[in-house]
Amino acid sequence: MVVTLERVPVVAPAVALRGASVRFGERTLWDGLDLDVARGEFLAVLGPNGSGKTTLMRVLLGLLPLSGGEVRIAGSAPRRGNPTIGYVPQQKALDPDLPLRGRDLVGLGLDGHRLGLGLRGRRERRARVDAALASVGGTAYADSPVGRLSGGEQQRLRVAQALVGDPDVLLCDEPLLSLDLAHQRTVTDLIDARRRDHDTAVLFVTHEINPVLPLVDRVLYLVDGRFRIGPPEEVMTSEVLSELYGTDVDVLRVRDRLVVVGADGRGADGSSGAHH
Ligand SMILES: Nc1ncnc2c1ncn2[C@@H]1O[C@H](COP(=O)(O)OP(=O)(O)OP(=O)(O)O)[C@@H](O)[C@H]1O
Repeated sequence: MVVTLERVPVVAPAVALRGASVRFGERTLWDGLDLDVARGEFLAVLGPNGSGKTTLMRVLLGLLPLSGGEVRIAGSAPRRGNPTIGYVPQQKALDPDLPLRGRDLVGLGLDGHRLGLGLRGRRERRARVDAALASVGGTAYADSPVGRLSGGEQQRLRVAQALVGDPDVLLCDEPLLSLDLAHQRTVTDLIDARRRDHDTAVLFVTHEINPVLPLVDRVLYLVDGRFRIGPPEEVMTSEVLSELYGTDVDVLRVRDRLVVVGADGRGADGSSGAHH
């Protein structure tokens, strides 16, 4: 009998960190971070203010070198302007007089892509921007000045900008901040659809796990240089968070929401005693 071994393709993780550390002077933000994020995985990055969540995004975007260890993203070392990485920053109001239309903002996400400047390149560019605008329901304001749009509309355009380049990895830094519930839902649905349809890995920094809880595969929870990685049901427990914070923390499940109480008066969201 001839036994043929099925060939299983070896897929490199979307993000791989090995013994990663970041230090600023005497202060170690995190150290010994080992993490593989698989294609299509949704990783929520949680922790109080100053625990290094944004710093992790900066490392992955190639804006800050590690102090120690190794990092790979989408198969290579991080570098600025990597077109296979999409980035959705925090919601910030844009200057009302910014001379950019919706489609210009989205088109910035194609900078770094080699589409060429000829007619074909320009056509493809336009088609991609139109498709990205349509995917976020932004066609109606494609030609409006971005500064005049509502916060929710602006944030949808930022999501379109992050998706227009067909990213392998999507880095999101508190993209829901100051959005109302309906717009939060739109943004999370878009991001979830992207990772399901295209196997895009998502690293999602948030103070508030509940809006994304149904999507989260694993959590990276950072507190004062300590961290835990695992599925929400393993990490979001009174025992684990009390250990991380070094104080009594209660994690309550209220219907389908998690409420974190305690954490030295700052709560798991770093700002209050409770986490809704
Ligand atoms: N270039 C730098 N030099 C010195 N310290 C820095 C530098 N960048 C960040 N830090 C410090 O590192 C810490 C972590 O910052 P970071 O923005 O990553 O935290 P965060 O977890 O995203 O916080 P927040 O929830 O408030 O956004 C902060 O105390 C910050 O002041």
